[in-house]
Amino acid sequence: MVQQQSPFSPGELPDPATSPVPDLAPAPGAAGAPGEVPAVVLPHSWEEARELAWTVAQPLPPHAVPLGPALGRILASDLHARHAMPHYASSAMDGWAVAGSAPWILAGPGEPLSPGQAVPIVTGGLIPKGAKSVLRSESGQISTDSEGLPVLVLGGGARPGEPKNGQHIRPAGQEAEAGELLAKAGTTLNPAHISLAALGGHDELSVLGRPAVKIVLTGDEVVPAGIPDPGFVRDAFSPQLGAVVGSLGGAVVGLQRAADNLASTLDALADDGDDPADVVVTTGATGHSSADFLREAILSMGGTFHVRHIAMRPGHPTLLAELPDGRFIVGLPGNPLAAMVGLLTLGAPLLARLGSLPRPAVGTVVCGSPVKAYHGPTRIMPYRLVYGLASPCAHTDSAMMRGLSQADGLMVVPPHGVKMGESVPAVPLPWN
Ligand SMILES: Nc1nc2c(c(=O)[nH]1)N[C@H]1C(S)=C(S)[C@@H](COP(=O)(O)OP(=O)(O)OC[C@H]3O[C@@H](n4cnc5c(N)ncnc54)[C@H](O)[C@@H]3O)O[C@H]1N2
Ligand code: MOO
Repeated sequence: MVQQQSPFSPGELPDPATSPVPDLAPAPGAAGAPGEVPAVVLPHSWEEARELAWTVAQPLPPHAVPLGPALGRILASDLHARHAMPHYASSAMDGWAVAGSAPWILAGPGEPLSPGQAVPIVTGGLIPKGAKSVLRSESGQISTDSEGLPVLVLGGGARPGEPKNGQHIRPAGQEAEAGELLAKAGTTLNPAHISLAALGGHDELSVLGRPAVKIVLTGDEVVPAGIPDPGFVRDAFSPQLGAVVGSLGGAVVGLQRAADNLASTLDALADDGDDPADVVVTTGATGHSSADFLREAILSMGGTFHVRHIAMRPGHPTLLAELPDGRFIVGLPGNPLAAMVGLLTLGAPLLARLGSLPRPAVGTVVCGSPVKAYHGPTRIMPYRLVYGLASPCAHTDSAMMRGLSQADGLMVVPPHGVKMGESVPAVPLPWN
C-alpha cells in the first residue's frame, strides 16, 4: 500500500492520459489551508492492487440451498446417503414377483409369498416378503390349472433357467448403504450430483458462499441499442459484463443504470433491502470530472477505499472500496478495454476470495516481439500467440475492444519494456 505526501499541487498534476509518471489524485478531504501542499494518494502497483483485492475479503459463509439452485455450486461438506439407496428391495421389471418354481398360484397384493405363489409387480414396485425373483411379463403367461383356477406359468419368451434366484430384484442398499459418502466437500455440483442427492434423501445442500453482484452502469451518454448519435455511445457492458462476472464466480442479482448525478448514483449504490449484493460493480464515473460522482457517493456513504487508482494502463482509475455495511464496490472505468482490465485486476481476485475459489492464476508468456520502454505505469496489453510467442494485439486503445476480441490473454509489461524472448506475467481471459 502506498500513501504519501506529494510534491505536486493539484494544478501541477500531470495529465494521466499522456503523463510518463503515474497519475496522482488529490486525497479526499486533503485540500488543506491555502498554499498548503495537499495530501495525495499514489496509485497502487498492479501487483499490490491484485493482492489487496484478494486479502481485503474473507470467504462468504456456507449456506443451505434447495437442490435446484445448488446446481453449479460448490459443496461445503461431504454428502452422505440419508438412507440405503435404493431404500427398499424393488423390481427392475414389469411382471410378477415369484417364490419357488412354476407354476405359481396368484396371491393377493401386499401378502407375503410362499413357495409356489406369485403376485403382479411393476418396475420399481416393492418386492413382497418371501419373493425370490421377478419373472418378466414377456416370460410368463396366465393359464388355468386342472381345476380351472388361474395360474402363472412360464411363457414362450422365457429364457432357459428363468427366473434365476434374485433375478430382476434390486436389493436395498445396492447403490449405497445408509451414511455412505456420495460426494466430497469441494465438489462442483453437476446435474448428476443433484439427482444423486435427491435419491439420497436430501432436500437441500450446504454450499460455499457465492458473491451476489449488482451491476451499476453510469453515463447519460450511454444508449442500450441501435446506432448512437454523435456524443452518445453504445453500451458495451450490459450485453456481456454479467456473463464475465459469472465466469469469475459472481452471481449477478441486478443491473441498474445511474444518471450522472449524485442522487442517482447514491440511489444505485444503496443496499437493496433484505437480500443485498455482496459486491457492486460499477462502470464509468471513476474520474474527477463534473459528470463523475462515484467517488463522492462512496465517501458520502462512509465508504473507505482499498484501492483508489492503479499504476497500470489502461484502467488506471479502477477502484475498490468498502461500504460500512460490508459491501464492496469495484469501480470500473467507462472505457471498455480499461473496464475489462480493471475487472480482471480487482474483480477476479475479490470474487474468487469471497466465493472460496482458488486465487486467479497469473502465468507467463514469452514475448515474440519487443515492447519499448514507457516511463510510466505497468501496461496490460492484449496479446496473441504466434508459434507460442506473445505479441501485442493492434487496436488496444482503452476505448477499443477489437484487440481484446482477438486476444489469447493479457500480458503484463513493466515500464522498462520487454525484449524479444523475455518472459512476462500473463493473465488468462476467462472466456478462453
Ligand atoms: N483529466 C483526466 N481525464 C481522464 C483521465 C485522467 O486521468 N484525467 N483518465 C482517462 C481514462 S484513462 C479513463 S479510463 C477515463 C475514466 O473515466 P470514467 O471512469 O470516469 O468514465 P466515463 O468518463 O464515465 O467514461 C469514459 C468513456 O467511456 C465511455 N463509456 C462509459 N460507459 C460506457 C458503456 N457502458 N459502454 C461504452 N462506453 C462507455 C464514455 O462514453 C466515455 O467515452 O477517464 C479518462 N479521462
Ligand atoms: O487508464 Mo485509462 O483506463 O487508459 O483508459
